Amino acid sequence: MLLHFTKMHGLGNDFMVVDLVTQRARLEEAQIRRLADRRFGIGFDQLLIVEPPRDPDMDFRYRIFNADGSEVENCGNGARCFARFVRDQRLTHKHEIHVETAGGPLTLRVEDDGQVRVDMGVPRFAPEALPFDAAEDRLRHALEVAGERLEIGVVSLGNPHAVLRVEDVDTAPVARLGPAIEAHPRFPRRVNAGFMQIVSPHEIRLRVYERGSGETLACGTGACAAVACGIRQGLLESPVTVHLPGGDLRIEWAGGEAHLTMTGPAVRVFDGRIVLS
Ligand SMILES: N[C@H](CCC[C@H](N)C(=O)O)C(=O)O
Repeated sequence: MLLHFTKMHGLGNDFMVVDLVTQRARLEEAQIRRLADRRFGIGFDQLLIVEPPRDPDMDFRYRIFNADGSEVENCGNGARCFARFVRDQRLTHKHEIHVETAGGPLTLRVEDDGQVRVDMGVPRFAPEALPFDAAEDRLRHALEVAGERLEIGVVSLGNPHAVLRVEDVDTAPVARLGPAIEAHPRFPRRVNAGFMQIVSPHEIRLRVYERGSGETLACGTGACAAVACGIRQGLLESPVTVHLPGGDLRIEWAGGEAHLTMTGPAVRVFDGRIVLS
């Protein structure tokens, strides 16, 4: 069958976006992995699916699959592209779009300047929210990884994140420690690993080794996770500019039970069609 899709990115974190409101398709895990391949397929970090909502109060259901085919709870850069896509495709004319995800509800707002602002909900630090195997909620947890004892922050934005503070992201051992943290047995559903360099109370540099996709040029939920951990540890103050290899995001969070928001770009690259075997 023929499937129409749109290739998009948020700061170089790239997506295949598929409208399953006006199309019908069933994508199996093996097909997703093949489509994600940058030589044998289309190539993407995540596949984003637009579906009709299950909850009548929501506008859409937003499903996310990593390049390894795993379905996950949230994708921040993807949420901004989702908002641009559903408006460009005239699936909605709203400026404020309510979507349901496996990680909870998101509110997406397309700003007049073309940036998209996402209400990411409340960051959850309790280990069971990730899940993470720990006796109690702490500001920092000790984690034995690859023969080293790391001090990490843990937080859920619907999806799980471990945040490690480093002196310099350019020399951070992302390729070595990223996979070891991602697959650490204390994270039963694996984890995204963020490497955060603090530039000032309102500015960080960040690299993220993403669960199911490897290091990406940007990670929206990873930026939210790093800022939430930094603010909670008293190292950062809202708003925070996050410098990722692919560009900058603005994160705002007043702490506690306040909702955290992320603002950044969403870019449409090309439309395509593919014959699914
Ligand atoms: N790899 C993530 C999903 C995509 C997150 C990232 N692309 C973002 O922008 O938040 C996970 O397995 O939870």
